Amino acid sequence: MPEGELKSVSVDCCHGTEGTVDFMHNGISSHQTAARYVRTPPPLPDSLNNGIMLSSPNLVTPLSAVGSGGQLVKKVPNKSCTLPSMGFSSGSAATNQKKPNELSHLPKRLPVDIQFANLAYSVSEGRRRGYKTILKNISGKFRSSELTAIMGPSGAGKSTLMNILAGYKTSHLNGTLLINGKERKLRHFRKMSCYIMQDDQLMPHLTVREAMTVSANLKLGKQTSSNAKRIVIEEIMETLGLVECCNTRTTNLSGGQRKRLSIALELVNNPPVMFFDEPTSGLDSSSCFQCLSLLKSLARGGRTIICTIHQPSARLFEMFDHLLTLAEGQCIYQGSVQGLVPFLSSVGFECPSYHNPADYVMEVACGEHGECIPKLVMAVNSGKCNNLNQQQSASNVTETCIANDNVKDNTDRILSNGMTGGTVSVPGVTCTTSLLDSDENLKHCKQNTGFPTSSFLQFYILLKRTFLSTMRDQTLTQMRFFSHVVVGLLIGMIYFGIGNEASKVMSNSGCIFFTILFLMFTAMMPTILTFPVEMAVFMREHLNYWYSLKSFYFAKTMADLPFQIVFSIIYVVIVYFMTSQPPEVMRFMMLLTMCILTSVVAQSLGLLIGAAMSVENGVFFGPVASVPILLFSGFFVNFNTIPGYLQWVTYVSYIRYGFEGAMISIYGYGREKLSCSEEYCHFRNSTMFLEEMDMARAEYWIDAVALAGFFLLLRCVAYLVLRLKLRLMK
Ligand SMILES: Nc1ncnc2c1ncn2[C@@H]1O[C@H](COP(=O)(O)OP(=O)(O)OP(=O)(O)O)[C@@H](O)[C@H]1O
Repeated sequence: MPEGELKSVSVDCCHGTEGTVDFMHNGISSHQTAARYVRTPPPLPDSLNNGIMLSSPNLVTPLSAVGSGGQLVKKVPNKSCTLPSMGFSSGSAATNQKKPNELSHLPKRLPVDIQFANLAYSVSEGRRRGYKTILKNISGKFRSSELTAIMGPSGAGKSTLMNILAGYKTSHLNGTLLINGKERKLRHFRKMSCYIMQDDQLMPHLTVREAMTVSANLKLGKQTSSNAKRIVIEEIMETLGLVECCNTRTTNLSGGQRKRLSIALELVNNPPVMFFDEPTSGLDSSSCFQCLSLLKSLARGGRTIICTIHQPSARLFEMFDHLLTLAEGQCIYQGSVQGLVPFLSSVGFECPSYHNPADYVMEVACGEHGECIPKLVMAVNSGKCNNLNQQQSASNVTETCIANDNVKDNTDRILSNGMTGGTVSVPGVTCTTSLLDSDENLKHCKQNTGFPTSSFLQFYILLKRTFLSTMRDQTLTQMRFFSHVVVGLLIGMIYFGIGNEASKVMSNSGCIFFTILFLMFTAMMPTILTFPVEMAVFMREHLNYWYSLKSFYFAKTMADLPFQIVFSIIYVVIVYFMTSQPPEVMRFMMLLTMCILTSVVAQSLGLLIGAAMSVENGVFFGPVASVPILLFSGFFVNFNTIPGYLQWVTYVSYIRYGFEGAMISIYGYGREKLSCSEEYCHFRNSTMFLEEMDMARAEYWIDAVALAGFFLLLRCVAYLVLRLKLRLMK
């Protein structure tokens, strides 16, 4: 945007003393009063450019009138007016009639209220210790169109409560959880909610637009045309200020941009409930403000926005509509932000003037003002904060009722019209983006609990994404490619022309063993290093109901195969011809097959290690676990030399099968006598050499089947580990 452009529009629709401007909401003009244009400095790269910053008139202290980047922002009441959701008012004064950016093309959804009563949660600490209670009798209600904060000291149970509400923790849970007054149906609820984690897990090698496209393809399904998906993507990117970086890879995004992209990816199907785990962590104060502004705008769009937050500044604290404060797993306050100070005061804790109420309540919760938690819990349980909140909101009752009536009228109208597409104006609380999901709601909540797309489509989309991502991954692909070429040439030079020389069969077997060893490590180690990142992305997307584990896993398996095959071919071609192995197509193909099988087995082992443990543990465990596998491969020590009680280990050494199969490929199947450049060559007959290596009776096909079996087994175990991980999260 050009410097000095008129950008922000502040609206006061309740104190209609100023000019008038019409905002187009979904094609229907909604009359707003009091437009004011504010000259702003050029936006920061991260600027959300929210045209309108909103705040409650009932806040403890007024919301700062200075928005992010210095633009003036005028307060408007919380609920009584229709607001352009996250609209950037772009253009100059002359274009002030321009329709602000809105999320008008998203699927339609009904607002969702979450009510919970007497939630108690405990975790098992082993048989001896029994159960540890983490949450005790937490009750409350999180409403649509409100930005709710769950606050409390570290270990108070914030994340646990949010995980329970989001449906990620379900075992050892007592209490009632209602969604719009009805019992929560977990699968259905998970489909209409999303959880945005603290560490924004993104596919590092995809651009913003590519990531958005994958999200739209997976979350909107086939019933939405590609054109409609494109419009949704453009609209969200524009609204969230991601257009500038749409071709930037996610690994290069700033913290604020990553957070916005995480939100954008989930917004594609317009979930009415959004959970955020510490959305401001790791952001500077300006980005924190922008981030919360965005969340507030999302809430004003009719969504239920719930986030955990540690210790917000006064400026951020005031942006929340609703607050639930926890201490030691108990609720010590619940209600509006502006009700906090009066509540604390009523229990005998006076928040000093000019003191951030958020800081003060944290001090109280941490016990810095004496043993107070039982007192506060009692006050909450006796309904004290409810009473105070009711008194405080009494003045707003009339306008809230009007707003709610509007929502109801509008919802009824949409339902009775059977409106399935186009634009919808929802005056009042729900604003522009609280749209109805045509599939779920218009057909009176048909309980479609599956994923938005078929398993095959999920597989196809993920296959393409994994393939693209692997292609761009320097560790996984580019470095591996060069290492195969360089090491292939090096080995070719070291063992140059020895393949048909009887006096050098031991050296040649070393060359074959090194080939297997090299392909094993280059397949296993990059997977150990990179899979945990992919897995974190998978966890986020799977838990947000994008696709199934099966589709992800099949796609991962299939996308990896071409790379393993190509790298093995590159290396084997170089080494085979430089070292003058027998010029027979069959032997070449047999050796190549062994090399490919060994590398896919090693990669599967890497996948299992990556799935089961962290990168740090994996890079230690992978090579260490490979030592016995190599030791019992038949190269260092013959089978008959190994003590009987240890011989079984050779059967679980997959390298043994790879090495044996490779040796048979070169020296088996009645190879003609080798040439001898010395006076006497003991191993001119290659069968003698195989006998010396205890491989004369080995069968190539058994080695190939054994490796294929290892591949399937390791892939299945890795799959089960992933399943177990998902289950343990509950
Ligand atoms: N699986 C578990 N086993 C034992 N204790 C647990 C388990 N999960 C959580 N806890 C305990 O429950 C308490 C609440 O944890 P939770 O992560 O919800 O806290 P929090 O308020 O989100 O903390 P923070 O702000 O530091 O993230 C902590 O004392 C934690 O140690």
